[in-house]
Amino acid sequence: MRKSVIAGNWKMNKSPSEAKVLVEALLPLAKESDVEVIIAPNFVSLPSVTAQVKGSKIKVAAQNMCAIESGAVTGETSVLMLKDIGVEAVILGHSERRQYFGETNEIVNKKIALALQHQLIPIYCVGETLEEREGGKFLAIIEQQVKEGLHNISATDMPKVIIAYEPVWAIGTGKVASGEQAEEVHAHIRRVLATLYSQSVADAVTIQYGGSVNPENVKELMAKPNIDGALVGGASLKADSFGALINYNK
Ligand SMILES: O=C[C@H](O)COP(=O)(O)O
Repeated sequence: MRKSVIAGNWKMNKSPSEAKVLVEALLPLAKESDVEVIIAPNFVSLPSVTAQVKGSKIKVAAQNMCAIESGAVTGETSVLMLKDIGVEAVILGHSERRQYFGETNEIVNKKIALALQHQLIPIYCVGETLEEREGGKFLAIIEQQVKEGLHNISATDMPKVIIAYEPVWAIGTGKVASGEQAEEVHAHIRRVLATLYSQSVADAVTIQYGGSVNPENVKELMAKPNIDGALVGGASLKADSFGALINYNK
């Protein structure tokens, strides 16, 4: 049985002192939750947040990492540094990284492999733009992102990967995909995984939905058979809304 995972991507929000206040409020709410809870603060807050959540059920993710372990790469952060401070997961291939920093499926594939090599959970983001959806080719685009991003990832490692389907047109826009729209893509991703690996590997992979998820729409999404969690942006920045999300089933 695959696990349900709800993750909060704080993006470039919350200073370390603001992060401390938010985590303080989240700790008791996460204790009541029966899904896996991940928060992804900005890099400068990672050391203090990992220390603050130690021993709790909250896991900490980074929002990116370098495709190589170490070296002369100004401004980048190594998987070894993330591991050293207790980070357990990393968001990779987010559409904002693809759009503003030119990340490609090939680069993200290297990062996913490196994360797995160091026992960091990769949260691999895929999703189509509005133009791609309206052009009707969105399933093919997502299939390509899945195949190229997961190139050479073994069947043994694959169940450790979380895939996040985030339609770009739904991110930060308030336009959530309907349960049916999201389920269609999630089922397709699982079919692609079954073809690449096997049905049992495909069945073991957690696939999150992301894009304007909030406490009002989470139940409809989570009720779908292939939706196993959420990657939440805006609604993860407040304790009451993220607390409601991680306890959506209460
Ligand atoms: O990583 C999270 C997503 O980009 C979703 O952001 P949002 O919930 O603000 O739409």
